[in-house]
Amino acid sequence: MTYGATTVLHGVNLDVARGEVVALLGPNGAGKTTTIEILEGFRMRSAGDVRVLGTDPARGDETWRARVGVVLQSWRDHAKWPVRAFLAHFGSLYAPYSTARVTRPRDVDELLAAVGLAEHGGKRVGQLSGGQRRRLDVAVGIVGRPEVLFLDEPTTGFDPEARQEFHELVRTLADAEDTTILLTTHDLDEAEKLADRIVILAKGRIVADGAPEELARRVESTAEVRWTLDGERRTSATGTPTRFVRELFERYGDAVDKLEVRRATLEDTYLAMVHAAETGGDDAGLPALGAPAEPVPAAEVAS
Ligand SMILES: Nc1ncnc2c1ncn2[C@@H]1O[C@H](COP(=O)(O)OP(=O)(O)OP(=O)(O)O)[C@@H](O)[C@H]1O
Repeated sequence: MTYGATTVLHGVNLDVARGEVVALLGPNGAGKTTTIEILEGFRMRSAGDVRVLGTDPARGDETWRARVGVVLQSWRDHAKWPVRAFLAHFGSLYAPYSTARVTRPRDVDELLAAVGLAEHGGKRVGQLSGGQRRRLDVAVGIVGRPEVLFLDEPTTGFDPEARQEFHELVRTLADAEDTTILLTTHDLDEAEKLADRIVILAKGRIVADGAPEELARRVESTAEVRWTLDGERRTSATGTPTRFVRELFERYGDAVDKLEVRRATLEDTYLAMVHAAETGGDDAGLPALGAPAEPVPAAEVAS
């Protein structure tokens, strides 16, 4: 994908199965919104082949659009509308696309309850707080009972409770209604909790694509061991910290002091992958996804 002479997406190749929840992660400017807008049919790509529900989004008709839900990053104001009336009106646009299998739109009161706005249906949109408006955005995205849902940074401005409720809603949509969900987020914990699969974009390329457990395995493969030996501070990175520490004690016994083992977090791994992509390195020395961790020989302990 190019904007003028600047290429912002390169060879992004992604297949998402029905009912899958995919989190798209990446630093500011990585290309997440551009990717999601191309898939939504809101932005025309400069090259490449794209299909959503079997249709090229650039040519999607009204029937296709009724099957797709969108929660954009920026708020579009409808300040004077009462919340319930606004959702009812918006939902009514989906009624002609109701089928025997998928009833459209959703019942407005059930929807308000699902997004935690049950007590705010009578307020005007302009009277909602920032987080409540974001909940309304989510309600607008799902009022037509979409088969595919795109959410661009949906939880921005959510308090912890709203975040938790949103996570439950997303899992219900995916597990009970088989909704396919692609969301962008900057919250690694959120991605780990919610997604069946995490895709990391950096500089317009996919630098990692796997289940959270696969990423976690990669995280587990590096740990930092710190200790002092004869008062001297030592540090070593190891793929097998338990074995490393056992060998350390076998070799030096009580001379080992102030021992600390720090496992890398998902954030460490994410930052390492993004840094490697941005500086042109291959992978910041991290083992490949799913690769067994390399044991560290005892000889290295002393070095
Ligand atoms: N309309 C536009 N015209 C020109 N360049 C654009 C346009 N929209 C985005 N870009 C550029 O494309 C790149 C990718 O932007 P995009 O908004 O897709 O990133 P993002 O990953 O969603 O970032 P963020 O996390 O900040 O939302 C950036 O370098 C951005 O400056």
